[in-house]
Amino acid sequence: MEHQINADESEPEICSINETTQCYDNVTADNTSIETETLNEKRKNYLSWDDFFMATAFLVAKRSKDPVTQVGACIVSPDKKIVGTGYNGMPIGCNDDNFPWGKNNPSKLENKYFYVCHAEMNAVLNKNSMDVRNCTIYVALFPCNECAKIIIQSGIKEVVYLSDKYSFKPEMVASKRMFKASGVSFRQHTPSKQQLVLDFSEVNSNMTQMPSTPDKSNYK
Ligand SMILES: Nc1ccn([C@H]2C[C@H](O)[C@@H](COP(=O)(O)O)O2)c(=O)n1
Repeated sequence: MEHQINADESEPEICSINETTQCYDNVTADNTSIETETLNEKRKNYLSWDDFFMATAFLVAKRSKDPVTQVGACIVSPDKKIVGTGYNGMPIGCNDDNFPWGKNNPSKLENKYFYVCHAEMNAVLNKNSMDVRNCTIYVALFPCNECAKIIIQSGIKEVVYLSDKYSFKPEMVASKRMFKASGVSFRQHTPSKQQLVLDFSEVNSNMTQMPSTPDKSNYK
Protein backbone atom coordinates (compact mmCIF):
# COMPACT_ATOMS: atom_id res chain seq x y z
CA MET A 1 0.00 0.00 0.00
CA GLU A 2 1.23 3.50 -0.86
CA HIS A 3 2.30 5.42 2.20
CA GLN A 4 1.70 9.14 2.02
CA ILE A 5 4.14 11.41 3.78
CA ASN A 6 2.46 14.57 5.02
CA ALA A 7 4.18 17.90 5.13
CA ASP A 8 4.90 17.67 8.83
CA GLU A 9 6.54 14.28 8.36
CA SER A 10 9.07 15.42 5.79
CA GLU A 11 12.79 15.37 6.49
CA PRO A 12 13.44 18.64 8.36
CA GLU A 13 17.18 18.72 7.81
CA ILE A 14 16.65 18.62 4.05
CA CYS A 15 13.60 20.78 3.58
CA SER A 16 13.80 23.46 6.16
CA ILE A 17 15.91 26.57 6.00
CA ASN A 18 16.82 28.91 8.77
CA GLU A 19 14.15 31.46 7.97
CA THR A 20 15.36 34.07 10.43
CA THR A 21 18.87 34.30 9.04
CA GLN A 22 18.88 32.94 5.49
CA CYS A 23 18.58 35.58 2.83
CA TYR A 24 19.63 36.22 -0.72
CA ASP A 25 20.58 39.20 -2.77
CA ASN A 26 17.85 40.18 -5.16
CA VAL A 27 19.25 42.00 -8.17
CA THR A 28 16.35 43.76 -9.79
CA ALA A 29 15.60 43.39 -13.48
CA ASP A 30 16.89 46.87 -14.24
CA ASN A 31 20.03 46.30 -12.19
CA THR A 32 19.57 49.63 -10.44
CA SER A 33 19.08 48.45 -6.91
CA ILE A 34 20.13 45.49 -4.89
CA GLU A 35 18.17 44.71 -1.81
CA THR A 36 18.40 41.92 0.64
CA GLU A 37 15.17 40.21 1.52
CA THR A 38 14.55 37.41 3.88
CA LEU A 39 12.99 34.41 2.24
CA ASN A 40 9.87 34.52 4.34
CA GLU A 41 9.00 38.13 3.57
CA LYS A 42 7.04 39.49 0.64
CA ARG A 43 9.15 41.08 -2.11
CA LYS A 44 8.99 44.86 -1.93
CA ASN A 45 10.35 45.70 -5.32
CA TYR A 46 7.55 44.28 -7.48
CA LEU A 47 5.93 46.25 -10.30
CA SER A 48 2.82 48.30 -9.66
CA TRP A 49 -0.19 47.44 -11.83
CA ASP A 50 0.21 50.63 -13.86
CA ASP A 51 3.91 50.00 -14.46
CA PHE A 52 3.21 46.37 -15.33
CA PHE A 53 0.51 47.07 -17.90
CA MET A 54 2.39 49.99 -19.44
CA ALA A 55 5.50 47.81 -19.65
CA THR A 56 3.40 45.13 -21.31
CA ALA A 57 2.27 47.69 -23.90
CA PHE A 58 5.92 48.57 -24.50
CA LEU A 59 6.91 44.93 -24.89
CA VAL A 60 4.08 44.37 -27.36
CA ALA A 61 5.35 47.39 -29.34
CA LYS A 62 8.58 45.49 -29.98
CA ARG A 63 6.61 43.44 -32.53
CA SER A 64 5.96 46.50 -34.68
CA LYS A 65 7.76 46.81 -37.99
CA ASP A 66 7.25 50.56 -38.26
CA PRO A 67 10.80 51.93 -38.66
CA VAL A 68 10.00 55.23 -36.92
CA THR A 69 7.39 54.74 -34.22
CA GLN A 70 6.51 51.48 -32.52
CA VAL A 71 3.35 51.65 -30.41
CA GLY A 72 1.83 48.95 -28.23
CA ALA A 73 -1.48 48.84 -26.39
CA CYS A 74 -2.73 46.64 -23.58
CA ILE A 75 -6.39 46.35 -22.55
CA VAL A 76 -7.07 45.38 -18.96
CA SER A 77 -10.34 44.31 -17.35
CA PRO A 78 -11.59 45.81 -14.06
CA ASP A 79 -10.25 42.71 -12.28
CA LYS A 80 -6.76 43.29 -13.73
CA LYS A 81 -6.79 40.63 -16.44
CA ILE A 82 -5.17 41.41 -19.79
CA VAL A 83 -7.90 40.93 -22.38
CA GLY A 84 -6.19 42.25 -25.49
CA THR A 85 -2.93 43.57 -26.85
CA GLY A 86 -1.98 45.14 -30.15
CA TYR A 87 0.75 47.02 -31.96
CA ASN A 88 0.82 49.17 -35.08
CA GLY A 89 1.10 47.12 -38.23
CA MET A 90 -0.29 46.41 -41.67
CA PRO A 91 -3.71 44.75 -41.94
CA ILE A 92 -3.88 40.97 -42.30
CA GLY A 93 -3.14 40.01 -45.89
CA CYS A 94 -1.35 43.26 -46.65
CA ASN A 95 2.20 42.00 -46.92
CA ASP A 96 4.38 44.29 -44.82
CA ASP A 97 7.26 43.73 -47.21
CA ASN A 98 5.23 45.26 -50.02
CA PHE A 99 3.28 48.08 -48.36
CA PRO A 100 5.08 51.37 -47.75
CA TRP A 101 6.66 52.22 -44.39
CA GLY A 102 7.84 55.71 -45.33
CA LYS A 103 5.98 58.94 -44.65
CA ASN A 104 7.54 61.59 -46.85
CA ASN A 105 6.49 60.43 -50.28
CA PRO A 106 4.60 63.18 -52.18
CA SER A 107 1.96 60.58 -52.99
CA LYS A 108 -0.18 59.79 -49.95
CA LEU A 109 -0.75 56.36 -51.44
CA GLU A 110 2.96 55.63 -51.04
CA ASN A 111 3.07 56.51 -47.34
CA LYS A 112 2.21 54.24 -44.43
CA TYR A 113 -0.63 56.27 -42.95
CA PHE A 114 -3.41 55.05 -45.23
CA TYR A 115 -2.60 51.45 -44.36
CA VAL A 116 -1.22 51.01 -40.85
CA CYS A 117 -3.63 49.77 -38.19
CA HIS A 118 -2.96 51.58 -34.95
CA ALA A 119 -2.03 49.69 -31.80
CA GLU A 120 -5.28 50.62 -30.03
CA MET A 121 -7.43 49.36 -32.90
CA ASN A 122 -5.54 46.07 -33.02
CA ALA A 123 -5.78 45.64 -29.25
CA VAL A 124 -9.57 46.02 -29.38
CA LEU A 125 -9.89 43.70 -32.37
CA ASN A 126 -7.54 41.13 -30.80
CA LYS A 127 -9.53 40.97 -27.57
CA ASN A 128 -9.87 37.50 -26.10
CA SER A 129 -13.02 38.16 -24.10
CA MET A 130 -16.63 38.77 -25.09
CA ASP A 131 -16.21 42.50 -24.85
CA VAL A 132 -13.98 45.14 -23.35
CA ARG A 133 -16.67 47.12 -21.56
CA ASN A 134 -15.41 49.02 -18.51
CA CYS A 135 -11.83 48.09 -19.34
CA THR A 136 -8.75 50.31 -19.27
CA ILE A 137 -6.43 50.70 -22.24
CA TYR A 138 -2.72 51.34 -21.65
CA VAL A 139 -0.93 52.92 -24.59
CA ALA A 140 2.34 54.83 -25.02
CA LEU A 141 0.93 57.61 -27.21
CA PHE A 142 -2.34 59.44 -26.72
CA PRO A 143 -4.93 57.90 -29.09
CA CYS A 144 -5.82 59.66 -32.33
CA ASN A 145 -9.41 60.57 -33.21
CA GLU A 146 -9.99 57.34 -35.16
CA CYS A 147 -8.80 55.17 -32.27
CA ALA A 148 -10.78 57.31 -29.84
CA LYS A 149 -13.96 56.38 -31.72
CA ILE A 150 -13.08 52.68 -31.52
CA ILE A 151 -12.24 52.98 -27.81
CA ILE A 152 -15.53 54.73 -27.07
CA GLN A 153 -17.65 52.36 -29.15
CA SER A 154 -16.07 49.29 -27.59
CA GLY A 155 -17.04 50.42 -24.08
CA ILE A 156 -13.53 51.03 -22.75
CA LYS A 157 -13.87 53.48 -19.88
CA GLU A 158 -10.30 54.63 -19.19
CA VAL A 159 -7.21 55.53 -21.22
CA VAL A 160 -3.79 55.51 -19.55
CA TYR A 161 -1.07 56.99 -21.72
CA LEU A 162 2.58 57.88 -21.35
CA SER A 163 3.10 60.67 -23.85
CA ASP A 164 0.85 63.28 -25.39
CA LYS A 165 3.57 64.71 -27.62
CA TYR A 166 1.13 65.32 -30.48
CA SER A 167 -1.37 67.15 -28.30
CA PHE A 168 -1.20 70.17 -30.63
CA LYS A 169 -2.59 68.11 -33.54
CA PRO A 170 -6.31 68.44 -34.28
CA GLU A 171 -6.67 64.64 -34.13
CA MET A 172 -5.75 64.60 -30.45
CA VAL A 173 -7.88 67.64 -29.69
CA ALA A 174 -10.80 65.79 -31.29
CA SER A 175 -10.01 62.65 -29.26
CA LYS A 176 -10.18 64.58 -26.01
CA ARG A 177 -13.39 66.29 -27.02
CA MET A 178 -14.98 62.89 -27.73
CA PHE A 179 -13.60 61.23 -24.59
CA LYS A 180 -14.96 64.03 -22.41
CA ALA A 181 -18.37 63.94 -24.07
CA SER A 182 -18.69 60.18 -23.77
CA GLY A 183 -17.36 59.78 -20.23
CA VAL A 184 -14.09 58.04 -21.05
CA SER A 185 -11.50 59.22 -18.54
CA PHE A 186 -7.85 59.62 -19.45
CA ARG A 187 -4.75 60.05 -17.33
CA GLN A 188 -1.03 60.23 -17.90
CA HIS A 189 1.08 57.57 -16.23
CA THR A 190 4.56 58.40 -14.97
CA PRO A 191 6.55 55.17 -14.66
CA SER A 192 8.31 54.65 -11.35
CA LYS A 193 11.54 53.82 -13.26
CA GLN A 194 12.81 55.10 -16.57
CA GLN A 195 14.05 51.66 -17.62
CA LEU A 196 13.02 48.07 -17.08
CA VAL A 197 15.50 45.51 -18.37
CA LEU A 198 14.45 41.95 -19.04
CA ASP A 199 17.42 39.75 -18.25
CA PHE A 200 16.69 36.18 -19.33
CA SER A 201 19.78 34.90 -17.52
CA GLU A 202 18.13 35.89 -14.23
CA VAL A 203 16.27 32.60 -14.15
CA ASN A 204 19.57 30.87 -13.35
CA SER A 205 20.92 33.48 -10.96
CA ASN A 206 21.16 33.27 -7.14
CA MET A 207 21.84 29.55 -7.39
CA THR A 208 24.39 29.51 -4.59
CA GLN A 209 22.27 31.49 -2.15
CA MET A 210 18.97 29.75 -2.73
CA PRO A 211 17.92 26.92 -0.41
CA SER A 212 19.02 23.50 -1.58
CA THR A 213 16.50 21.51 -3.58
CA PRO A 214 14.86 18.83 -1.43
CA ASP A 215 16.07 15.32 -2.24
CA LYS A 216 12.91 13.78 -3.71
CA SER A 217 14.31 10.24 -3.33
CA ASN A 218 13.35 10.53 0.35
CA TYR A 219 9.65 10.68 -0.63
CA LYS A 220 7.71 7.59 -1.57
N1 LIG B 1 -1.75 56.42 -30.65
C1 LIG B 1 -1.04 55.96 -31.71
C2 LIG B 1 -0.27 56.83 -32.46
C3 LIG B 1 0.43 56.34 -33.54
N2 LIG B 1 0.36 55.03 -33.87
C4 LIG B 1 1.14 54.51 -35.00
C5 LIG B 1 0.77 54.87 -36.37
C6 LIG B 1 2.09 54.84 -37.13
O1 LIG B 1 2.43 53.52 -37.49
C7 LIG B 1 3.05 55.35 -36.11
C8 LIG B 1 3.26 56.84 -36.18
O2 LIG B 1 4.22 57.08 -37.14
P1 LIG B 1 5.06 58.44 -37.19
O3 LIG B 1 4.13 59.52 -37.66
O4 LIG B 1 5.56 58.71 -35.79
O5 LIG B 1 6.18 58.16 -38.15
O6 LIG B 1 2.46 55.00 -34.85
C9 LIG B 1 -0.40 54.17 -33.09
O7 LIG B 1 -0.44 52.95 -33.35
N3 LIG B 1 -1.08 54.67 -32.05
